[in-house]
Amino acid sequence: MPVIGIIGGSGLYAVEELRDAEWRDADTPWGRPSDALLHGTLDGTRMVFLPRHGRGHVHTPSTVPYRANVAAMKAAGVTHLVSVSATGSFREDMAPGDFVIVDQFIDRTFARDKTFFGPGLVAHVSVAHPVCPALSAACSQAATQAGATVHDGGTYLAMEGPQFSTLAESRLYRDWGCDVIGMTNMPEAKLAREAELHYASVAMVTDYDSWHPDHGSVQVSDVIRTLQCNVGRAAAMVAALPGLVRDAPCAEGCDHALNHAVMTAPDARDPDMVVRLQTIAGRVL
Ligand SMILES: CSC[C@H]1O[C@H](OP(=O)(O)O)[C@H](O)[C@@H]1O
Ligand SMILES: Nc1ncnc2[nH]cnc12
Repeated sequence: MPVIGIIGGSGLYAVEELRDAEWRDADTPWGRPSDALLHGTLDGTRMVFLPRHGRGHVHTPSTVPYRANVAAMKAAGVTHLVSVSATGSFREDMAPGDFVIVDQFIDRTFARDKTFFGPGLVAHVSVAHPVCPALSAACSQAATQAGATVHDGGTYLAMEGPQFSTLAESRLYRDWGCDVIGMTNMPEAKLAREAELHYASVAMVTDYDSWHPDHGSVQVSDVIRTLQCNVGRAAAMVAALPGLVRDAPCAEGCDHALNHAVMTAPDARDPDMVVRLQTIAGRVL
C-alpha cells in the first residue's frame, strides 16, 4: 500500500479531510522538521501532512529544514511525496488560479543544504528527470477532478528569496523558458530523489511575478487572495489522491534511485555517516 505524504506550502497548513488525524512530533539526524507531522487516513490510505513553513508560517524559504522534512516523511513510512506550492507565472496562459504539474526545475538557490550525503559517504543521484511521472499523472488527474485548470508539465525556477525577483530577473527567467517561479521546491525535489521517494510538485499559480505589463509587481496580499480562492481546490485534489496513487514501479525508478549512486568504498565509509544515513539509504549501505 502506498503511504502518501503531502508537503503543504504557503496557504496550506493542514488537511481537514484526514480521518483519525493526529499531530505527532518528529526528530531526525538533520534536526526537527518544520512542524509536527499530521498523520491520518483517507479512503483507507495512510497519509502524512507537513506544513512546509510550519503552522503560522514561521520558516523563511531559506530556513525551511528541507533535509529534516524529507527525512521525517521517509521515517514515517511515506512512499509518495506530493509538494503543493504557491508560484508566480511567466506565461500568459498559466493564469492565477491555474495548477501546473511541474516536471523540471532550474535551481538558483544558494544558501541551503542540498544533500543527505557528505564527507565519508559520497553519493550522486540523477535528477535529470526530477519528478515521478506516475505520481505527477495522478496529481494531474486529482487536480482536474477537483475542478482546477491544469497544465501538465512546466519548468519551476527555484530562487533563494525571500525578496521577490527584480524586473530584470523576471524577464531573464522568462527568456530562459521557465514557466513558474517559487522559493522552495529546491532542494526538496533533490532530497526526495536521494531518499528514493516518488515526488511530484503541484504549483498553484498566484501571480505573474513582475514581468507582466498589465499586472503590477507581485505582492504578498495578491498571493494570499489567490490562495484563499484555491485552498478548496487544493484540499479536493489531496482528497482525490488515494484513489489514484498506485504502489507500482514507475518509469523513472524513483524507489531505487540509489542503485549505483554511492561512490565511497565500503572500507572508506565514515561509520557515523553510515548510521546517520540508515533511514535514507540503509537499503544500499
Ligand atoms: C507567500 S509568497 C512567497 C512564498 O510562497 C511560496 O511558498 P511555498 O513554495 O512554500 O508555497 C514561495 O516559495 C515563497 O516561500
Ligand atoms: N512571484 C513569485 N516569486 C517567488 N515565489 C512566489 N510564490 C508565489 N509567487 C511567487
